[in-house]
Amino acid sequence: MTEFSEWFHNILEEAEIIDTRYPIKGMHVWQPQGFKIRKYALSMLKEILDEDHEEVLFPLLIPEDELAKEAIHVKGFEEEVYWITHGGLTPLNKKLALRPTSETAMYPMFALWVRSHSDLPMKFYQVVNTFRYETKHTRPLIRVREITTFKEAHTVHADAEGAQKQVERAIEIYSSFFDQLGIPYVVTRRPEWDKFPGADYTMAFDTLLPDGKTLQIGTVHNLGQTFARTFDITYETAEGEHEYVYQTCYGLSDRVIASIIGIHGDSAGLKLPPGVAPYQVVIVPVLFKKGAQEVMDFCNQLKDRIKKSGIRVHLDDRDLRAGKKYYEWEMRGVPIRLEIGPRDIANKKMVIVRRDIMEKEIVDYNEETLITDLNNVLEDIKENLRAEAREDFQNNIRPAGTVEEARDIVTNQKGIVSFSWCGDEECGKEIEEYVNVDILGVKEESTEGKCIKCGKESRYLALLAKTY
Ligand SMILES: Nc1ncnc2c1ncn2[C@@H]1O[C@H](COS(=O)(=O)NC(=O)[C@@H](N)CS)[C@@H](O)[C@H]1O
Repeated sequence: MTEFSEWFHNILEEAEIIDTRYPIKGMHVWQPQGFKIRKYALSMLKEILDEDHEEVLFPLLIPEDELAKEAIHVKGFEEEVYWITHGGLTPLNKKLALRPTSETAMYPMFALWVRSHSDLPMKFYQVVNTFRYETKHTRPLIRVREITTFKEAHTVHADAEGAQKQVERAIEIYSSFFDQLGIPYVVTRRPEWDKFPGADYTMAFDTLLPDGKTLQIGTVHNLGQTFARTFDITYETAEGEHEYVYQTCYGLSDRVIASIIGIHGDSAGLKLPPGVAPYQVVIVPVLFKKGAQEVMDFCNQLKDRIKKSGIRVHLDDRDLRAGKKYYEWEMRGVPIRLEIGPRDIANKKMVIVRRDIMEKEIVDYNEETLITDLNNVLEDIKENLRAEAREDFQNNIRPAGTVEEARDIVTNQKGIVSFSWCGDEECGKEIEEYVNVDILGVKEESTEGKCIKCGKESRYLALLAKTY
């Protein structure tokens, strides 16, 4: 959808997710509706992380000399770092950076915390705002200058195998989180020239937005011993030796919320996975002159019962035409709408409308099974959203046997292209140049076919796409 960008900006405003009128480019205000969606998404993520990570909170500011310690890392961020130079009217004798990410804030402290092998492994995470002076086109939730929902995990291990296992564990964590949100993704190993500054290698999660461009929604970095050597993070082995630790870090951001909105949304507005929906059920009483009070009494009791079950429910008793209410709650993506009129009460029926399939269904109103029925429908909606998004995603991954074919697909159908690659950097750069896209990375080793650029033996099955 070429007008996807317009749709996206409109729905952020109409559904009151964020207010982009804040007077700093790339920095926005979370409004109550959006803040709730963000809150529920984060509580889903924390529930997974808290199984085997400790949550911490580090200062926002990083001393210039700490940030500069890791040469490759600081090179990678030098154009994006915001600096603090004054405390009030007093110039600071040492500039302070607003964290673009927290390696150089955390690792001097890790050097103090890590003493013996028995302290390892350590697995921390924090959910903070980070700041990056993005010079490319900023977009709300997608490419911002204040990343408000930056979940960064940082782990410390005694050996390379521990770090490798943690990379695999982080990929499981992200997979399960995105699966719960119904966000489809591919995982690739980023090319050497596109890995995180200072990492040995980067694994990345990419999803696809309706305009056919991919969005990097999460990354997992194996940092090896690079930062350990820079920040002197060592531990005493059982034999009394001192060894440098091995580290990983993995992050995701506001882009997760952008994906929920962009991928599940449709022309009627938001379509929220129940797990993050501020309201999961909205009750709309259908009122006529006759029997209005009876309907309201019934709806209030119904609301109380549903609320007590833990389902997030809202009774819309505003004095508005029912159709206006239907439009609003569909636009806000409420998974289930119940419409209750006098006849329904008399016939012990209720009308249920599922936001995912947008069909009215008349069902029995059964006191005993009501809550179970609603939870089953919510679960069904969650699975249906996930299946629909996955199907659409898979249909937008197309193979290309030549660079011409790859360019044709990217130009006309957009989406992701899979291709055979010899793995040679020169070749990779020429493919990016010719097709005018980014190589997302390597999906798996594969000797199938010939490299689409040089014709040599293929080493990898790789993916490329137009990206955000
Ligand atoms: N300007 C931005 N706006 C929104 N999200 C961003 C922005 N820059 C990066 N991200 C998201 O943040 C994730 C982590 O950023 S990162 O640079 O790849 N990795 C790190 O910073 C590591 N320290 C892992 S915590 C990225 O995968 C991407 O999804």
